[in-house]
Amino acid sequence: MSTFAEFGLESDVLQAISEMGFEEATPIQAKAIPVAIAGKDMIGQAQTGTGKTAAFGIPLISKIAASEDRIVALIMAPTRELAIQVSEEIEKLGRFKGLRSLAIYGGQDISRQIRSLKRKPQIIIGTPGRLLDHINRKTIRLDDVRSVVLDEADEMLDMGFMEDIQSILKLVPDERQTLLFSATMPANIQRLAQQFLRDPEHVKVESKLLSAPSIQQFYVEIQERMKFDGLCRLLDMEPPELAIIFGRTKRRVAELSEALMKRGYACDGLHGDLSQNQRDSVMRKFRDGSIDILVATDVAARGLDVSGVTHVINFDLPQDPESYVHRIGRTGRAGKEGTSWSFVTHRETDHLHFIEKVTRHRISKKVLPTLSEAMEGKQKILAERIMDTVRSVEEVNPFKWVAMQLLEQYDSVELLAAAMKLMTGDKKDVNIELTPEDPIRSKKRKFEGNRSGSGGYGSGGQRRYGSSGGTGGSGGSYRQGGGQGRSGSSYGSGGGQRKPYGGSGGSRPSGEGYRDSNRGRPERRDDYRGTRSQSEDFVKI
Ligand SMILES: Nc1ncnc2c1ncn2[C@@H]1O[C@H](COP(=O)(O)OP(=O)(O)OP(=O)(O)O)[C@@H](O)[C@H]1O
Ligand SMILES: [Mg+2]
Repeated sequence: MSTFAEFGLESDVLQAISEMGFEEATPIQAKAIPVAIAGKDMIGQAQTGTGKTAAFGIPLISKIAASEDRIVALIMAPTRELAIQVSEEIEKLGRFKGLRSLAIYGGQDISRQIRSLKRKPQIIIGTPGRLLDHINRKTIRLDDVRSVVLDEADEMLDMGFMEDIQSILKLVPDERQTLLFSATMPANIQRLAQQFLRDPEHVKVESKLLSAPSIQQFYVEIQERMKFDGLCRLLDMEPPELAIIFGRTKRRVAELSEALMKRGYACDGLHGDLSQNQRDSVMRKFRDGSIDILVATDVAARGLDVSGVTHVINFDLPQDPESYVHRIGRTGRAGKEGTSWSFVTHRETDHLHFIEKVTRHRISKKVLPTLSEAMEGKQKILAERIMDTVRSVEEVNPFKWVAMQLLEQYDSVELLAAAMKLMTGDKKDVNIELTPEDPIRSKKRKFEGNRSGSGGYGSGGQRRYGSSGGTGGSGGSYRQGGGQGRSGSSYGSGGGQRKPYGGSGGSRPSGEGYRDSNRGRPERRDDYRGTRSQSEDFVKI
């Protein structure tokens, strides 16, 4: 394991890293930082949650002088939430150097962004569609850009951003460094690499597994119409600290989050039909813990890093194995443990096995808890909560007087049971009906994502990391100091606070990229502009 001082970084950057609570470099950071500092183009691949952002962020920051008053670095990301998050991490890394960075994404008032551009940021982090808008309006010039990063490069390619990226990169001088990062690198990423990278180094943290090994993966076979009740049982039996539930379409996500709210769960939905204000507000609530369940389309599948996510539930299976890897990768991050559950209808079992094959990970079959097991589980947790509260005398004292009065009139067991019933917030009697989704059709295809020696990304002679137990699940973890999240179990960066969510307002401007009005369609992202790959038999928007 390397310390950051070994990379010869300047003290301002080292101080920022240390304030973020990072003590040792993660394996991808240890490999990628020296290559990037040396100025080489690079394709960087490592499992979800292993610190790829800092792996490109640290060298990027190191190369920029605070006196610079032009845009010299450009980072592109496929979704708005990710652009915001990456810009927050870059901001933290560059804080002591006094660097200025700015997130540019669809859905936010463009004139506000234009005003912020007047502060002369050196680093722009943006979604391709909105970046192009600014370029066309001449509010962003890329003539001085020396470093370009494509985060989640395969997703941007897959979703038809190729043309946008081409147009953008044509405006960046050839004398630049280009870095491309993702946890998955399907073979077609070659196309992107050949066009935009010069003699790139493939930096890869070797692992047999595509998904992070710190995630326990389960599936249950379930009928479509039983999914909702099954979900409630699961949530009751195994209450997550924070959970992300993925649904296939915007309509599905809207219906499901509403249904869960009606049943008394603290949740909200995130999908591309919401205004940016709504999306910001949902993310803020999830990050600060005011809701503990986020129901989302694949718009939340890539890159999002929320401390304390213990569970990912695929209410609907994703279309691609890559999506599966990224979705479940929202948990089990930074060496933490996580659990994923996937609901699979009978007709989708083939597709599940295809996902297993590609990701080279067996997904264990489980049966859902019965109603009474779920109830028992829930009651056990209630009892624990009550016992915890009893111990904090000061909190309980104000209620004692009324408690004594009630006890004079009623039986103590009945009173306690009634109080517990109220605590559950249960509204089991609310009738819920979701519009059924069609089963996923397996579209078998050749996949060359993580295969050593195939597709050009194998790094034959490299030392193998994480193939037996992994990204630091047990024992081998890189450390992050200081952090204390919720219930003592989450890692925290930045001195243990959950990341504040820098939200922003504004209505959707005309240049906004996404054009999906069909709420029943699958959603991958919503900064959509480019042409959708015609070979897909499945419409992704
Ligand atoms: N050296 C480190 N030590 C401890 N924690 C770290 C270190 N580097 C990054 N982290 C933390 O690990 C978490 C995951 O990092 P990051 O989001 O960059 O992962 P990623 O590899 O980009 O994942 P994904 O593939 O999902 O995008 C973040 O909370 C980050 O703050
Ligand atoms: Mg990332």
